[in-house]
Amino acid sequence: MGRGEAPLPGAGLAVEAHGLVKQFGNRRGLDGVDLEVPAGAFLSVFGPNGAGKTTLLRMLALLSRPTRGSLRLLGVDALEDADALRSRVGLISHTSMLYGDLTARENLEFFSSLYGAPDRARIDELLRLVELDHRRNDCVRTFSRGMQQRLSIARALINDPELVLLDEPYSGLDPHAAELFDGLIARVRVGRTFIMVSHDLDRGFELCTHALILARGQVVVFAEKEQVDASAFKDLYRATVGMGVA
Ligand SMILES: Nc1ncnc2c1ncn2[C@@H]1O[C@H](COP(=O)(O)OP(=O)(O)OP(=O)(O)O)[C@@H](O)[C@H]1O
Repeated sequence: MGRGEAPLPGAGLAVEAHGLVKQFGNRRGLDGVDLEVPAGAFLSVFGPNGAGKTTLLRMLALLSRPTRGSLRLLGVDALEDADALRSRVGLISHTSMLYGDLTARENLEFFSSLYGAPDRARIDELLRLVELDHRRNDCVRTFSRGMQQRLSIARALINDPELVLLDEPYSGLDPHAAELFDGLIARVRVGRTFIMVSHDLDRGFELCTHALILARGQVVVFAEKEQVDASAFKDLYRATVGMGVA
């Protein structure tokens, strides 16, 4: 279920961040991040533990505000107009954000109701898309990790977001579940901008159109994949992670 082949809304930049700083007491989560992500891109975000990846993703998901800096998402000022943007952004966190005691269908109905009356046709379509139609009436706590991740995708797509954020979506998936998830992402990324935090360098690099390495809250490198040499990029990543900068 892509968004079709029409030009992306507000084609141009999906993310325009300048000088983003996030201060936590005397610690800096982000320390002056500049980033321009074109609409329709797939950005993979890499970096060692504590680099600021989740801090950045939470900011893009409108869950946290920068201490300093400016942020425009989908052409809208995210600091002035966060409410106008919320329905246009979806987050898939590494915690599933699903209710274990509700069925797959009830979970999607609940999240759909946050945006108005539950859209039953869309829920059915999403359950088929993530290949959980046959488990629609089972409680989510009986699902495997891979099934929960697929349902998380359906949850995040319920409001047809233009910008989709994924925080280590592959963690805990076995190779088969990860492959199913690859196929699902390939189907749903069309016509949307994806930003994925990943510790899986090979998979993250394979999927992306743009790649970012963060360390100590700063951009080490941000580049279009076509413009970088893959092995030089991977060496830089390993050197960054190996620095023990967290
Ligand atoms: N709520 C918070 N309060 C205090 N410090 C925080 C908070 N959230 C993040 N930090 C700090 O900000 C820095 C960046 O953390 P963040 O979680 O963004 O890193 P990360 O790159 O996502 O790491 P990981 O790969 O371990 O998930 C770390 O030094 C962390 O301790």
